[in-house]
Amino acid sequence: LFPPELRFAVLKFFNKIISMFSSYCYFDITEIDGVNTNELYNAVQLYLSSSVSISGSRLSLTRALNSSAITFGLTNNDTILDTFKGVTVLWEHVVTQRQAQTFSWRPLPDEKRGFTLRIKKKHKNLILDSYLDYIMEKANDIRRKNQDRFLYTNSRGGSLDSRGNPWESVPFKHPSTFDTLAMDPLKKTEIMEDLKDFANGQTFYQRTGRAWKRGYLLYGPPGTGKSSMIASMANYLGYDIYDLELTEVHNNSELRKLLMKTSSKSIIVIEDIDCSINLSNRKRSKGNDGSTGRSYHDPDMRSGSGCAVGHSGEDGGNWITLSGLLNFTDGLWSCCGSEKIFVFTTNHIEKLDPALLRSGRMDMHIFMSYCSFAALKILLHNYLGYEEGDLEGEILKQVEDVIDKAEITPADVSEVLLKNRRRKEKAVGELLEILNERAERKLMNSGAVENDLDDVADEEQEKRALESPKDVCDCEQESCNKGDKEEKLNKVT
Ligand SMILES: Nc1ncnc2c1ncn2[C@@H]1O[C@H](COP(=O)(O)OP(=O)(O)OP(=O)(O)O)[C@@H](O)[C@H]1O
Ligand SMILES: [Mg+2]
Repeated sequence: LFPPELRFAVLKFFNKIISMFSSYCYFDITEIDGVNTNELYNAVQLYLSSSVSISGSRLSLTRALNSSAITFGLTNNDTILDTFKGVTVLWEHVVTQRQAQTFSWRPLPDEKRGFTLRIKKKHKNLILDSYLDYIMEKANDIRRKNQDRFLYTNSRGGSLDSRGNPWESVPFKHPSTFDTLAMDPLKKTEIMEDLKDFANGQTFYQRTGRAWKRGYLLYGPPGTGKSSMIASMANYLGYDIYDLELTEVHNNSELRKLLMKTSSKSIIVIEDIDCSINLSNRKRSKGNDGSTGRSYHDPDMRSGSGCAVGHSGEDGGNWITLSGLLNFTDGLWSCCGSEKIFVFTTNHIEKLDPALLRSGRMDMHIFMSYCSFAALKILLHNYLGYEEGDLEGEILKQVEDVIDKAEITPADVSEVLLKNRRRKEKAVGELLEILNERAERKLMNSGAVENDLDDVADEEQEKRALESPKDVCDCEQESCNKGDKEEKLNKVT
């Protein structure tokens, strides 16, 4: 009967009249705000989920897979009252079905979710700001206290889920803590203090104009506890972990998007960074004629170091550059959100590009070394329950003498102790045996290598003396030398 424009105008007019006479005002907090996830929505959800903060007659209970906590939440389209500073407000969880999409850059969830907050108009100015601040703070508190952390991974290879998130998450339950981590106690305390200073350093970072982030480079042989250290850091600070798989990232802008979607209070990890950086790509810059075959207009060269990271590039220009990676940790984008820790691990620090190592980029370089005597004592305590003074002095002395020479990793020590954890004496005896054996082997090897080096030097000298009068290499002589060398190498291995 009426044209739709007229209907809409009438409806709008009536709404206006109603809201003029209503004593309430309403605030919508939608889950997705444009392209971004609305942080306030998550905070409100968490706040309402804390059973202590609120009492309601009807709540939904959830327990995520592998999670240890049950969370409370408002059921769909249900309401709940909350009181703040003596003022009562009403929350409603509004869930509506999204209409069939015609076109969208990315898939959107089927439902539109949001909270509506109803406050009396006369209280609006009084509480709105402080109430929302209070909710954010409370949500952060709950997040911190909640033992469940999340481990995120980008294994989907750049595709987004229906909520526009490139990260997949699972509850993170690694039991490693600084108590269980075997390493030099002084070094451990230093790292713990550094982490605490960082977490409590908001005003410091603000005052000094630095982005509130910190970088750690963990390096050392396999099995010395680099991954365990990351888990300990996360458990110590109560941070989530983003485990970034660089080989799944196709280009710099994808890397930036991933960073944008990380939350604050998180540790962003790139494991085995030396394996993610393809060193051979750096040499690509030389053309066939030996000259530099790339110009400034080449995107890789322009990016700073002319070094590509990650893939072999066979898939048609899918590159992330070293500068992209450095921007990721260092540039303007690294500060979106705050309180972020970057951790890179490597077994071969010498293979890393100096640009990654320069001071200010990775704030702390932590060498995870072979098991020291102090570290061993921690493992003995953790695995066998030994206290200081429980073990015979003589055995301890023997272990102390040999442990550094044996160059054994904490992982190998743990294996021996774990295997014999019911028979303490046997465990220590077997460990000592292994340590002695290894130390002996190391000694023999180093002796053989030294001999070998001496022999090679002698041989070269001899060869030079022989070669000097006639300048032409004698085949027989060469094969003879070769035979010698082979024999010596066999000795080493
Ligand atoms: N410092 C340590 N303290 C306690 N346990 C350790 C330590 N180092 C290694 N372990 C034990 O060895 C296992 C392997 O260690 P982890 O994965 O942390 O080594 P990693 O240095 O990350 O090795 P990789 O370089 O191969 O990744 C752990 O599950 C842990 O039980
Ligand atoms: Mg590891």
